[in-house]
This record gives sequence, C-alpha cells and structure tokens, in this order.
Amino acid sequence: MIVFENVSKSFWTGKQRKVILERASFRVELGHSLGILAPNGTGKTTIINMMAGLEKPDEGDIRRSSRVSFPLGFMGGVVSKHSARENARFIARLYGLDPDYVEAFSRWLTGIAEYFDQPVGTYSSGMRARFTFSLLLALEFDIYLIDEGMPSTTDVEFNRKAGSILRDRLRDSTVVVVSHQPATIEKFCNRAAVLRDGQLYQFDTLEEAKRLYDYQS
Ligand SMILES: Nc1ncnc2c1ncn2[C@@H]1O[C@H](COP(=O)(O)OP(=O)(O)OP(=O)(O)O)[C@@H](O)[C@H]1O
Repeated sequence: MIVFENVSKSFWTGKQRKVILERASFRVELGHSLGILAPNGTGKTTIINMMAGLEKPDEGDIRRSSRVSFPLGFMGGVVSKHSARENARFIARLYGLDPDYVEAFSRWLTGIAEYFDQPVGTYSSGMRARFTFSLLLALEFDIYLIDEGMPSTTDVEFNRKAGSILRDRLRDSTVVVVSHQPATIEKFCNRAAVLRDGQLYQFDTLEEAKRLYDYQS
C-alpha cells in the first residue's frame, strides 16, 4: 500500500507558486490498480516520483508498505559508463536477486546483442528504454509505477515480448498509471482518479473520472 497523508507539494517558478498537491490524502491499495488523469504539466510525473520516493513532499507523510517499483523508464539508477551487463548485475545485488538470472533475462529481452557488454552511454534512446524496461520486468514488485504508458520503443519484437510479460505481471500486481489520455489508463486499470486543484479525486470507474476530467478540460 502507498499512503499519502496531508501531502503538499509545490514549485516556485520565480513568479508564482505552482501547486501540485495541497494537503491531499489518498491511498493506493494492493489489488486496486489506479489510473491518474491530469493534463500535461500539472504534476503527473511529480506524483509518480513521490510515490517512488524519488521526490519528497514539502509537507505531510508518504508511507510505503509494499515493494514499489521505480517509475517505468527511470534511468537514475543506471550508470552510463558501465555496460548493461554490469548495471544489471549490480542492480540485481541491490534487490537481493540472482545476478545471473537478471543479466540473462535482460540480455534476452533487450535483444541488443553485443551492445549489452558496451557502456550504456553508447546506446540509442530506444536501446536505453528497452534496457530499463527489462530491469523493471526482471525485478519483482507489488506496485508498478508507469508514467504515460509504455515507453516509446519502435522495436516491434521487443514491444511484443515486453508487453506480454508486463500484462502477465500486472495480473498479479497493482499498477499506478498517470496519463493525460483516458485511453492509456483504460489499458491498465478500471479505477481512475483526476488531479485537480491540488487534490486527487478518486472514482470507482473510469467513466466517472472521465466526466470530471472532460468537464475540467
Ligand atoms: N524541480 C522543479 N522546479 C520547478 N518547477 C518544476 C520542477 N519540477 C516540475 N516542475 C513544474 O511542475 C509542473 C508539473 O511538472 P510534472 O513534470 O510533474 O508534470 P506532468 O503532468 O508530468 O507534465 P508532462 O505531462 O508534460 O510530462 C510543471 O509546471 C513543471 O514545470
């Protein structure tokens, strides 16, 4: 479970305060995947980063009592001067997993051949996206955090393999997806929330959430 209690978060733009959350309280419960709808630039990534523990609230508490993933596509834990092999093995150890397994899984899924042994800094953005996605799928989490759906990779074979593993994984786990498009949320969850005026309004159905979201738009 992830619990937000009286959480406030804002940024100072130099001219005004950009409010993301204003004493907001909500929770993500295991078994109840949640889609958060919000227009671009209103705080989706900030909320996902706070759920992952990458960003701190200004005030309030965020408590995590489950294994929460890093956001899909997050590159912060990957060191560019090391190869995918070295990164995969290091991250496996951090999570207490078998480095041989994580390396083999990631090597197979990314399909980047000899580049797997080259520094990550030499990869194209698509190769990097495939590598971090493979790490997310190699590790096991209770709650997966996804910012705007699948990462944009044009590799058809990778999308097919990764998409099918992700769908299997999500059957037994919980996902939080943030997007500005109801269609993206629809792929992953049937419950949705709308971020508005610093509050997160949760609904039992995506239809209800869409009504508020469309009204707001
Ligand atoms: N470190 C920061 N300092 C100042 N402003 C920030 C900072 N991080 C984010 N912001 C601002 O906060 C707002 C929300 O940013 P965020 O990236 O969370 O939005 P988003 O909904 O994910 O946007 P997009 O859909 O465009 O990716 C934006 O106006 C952004 O410019």
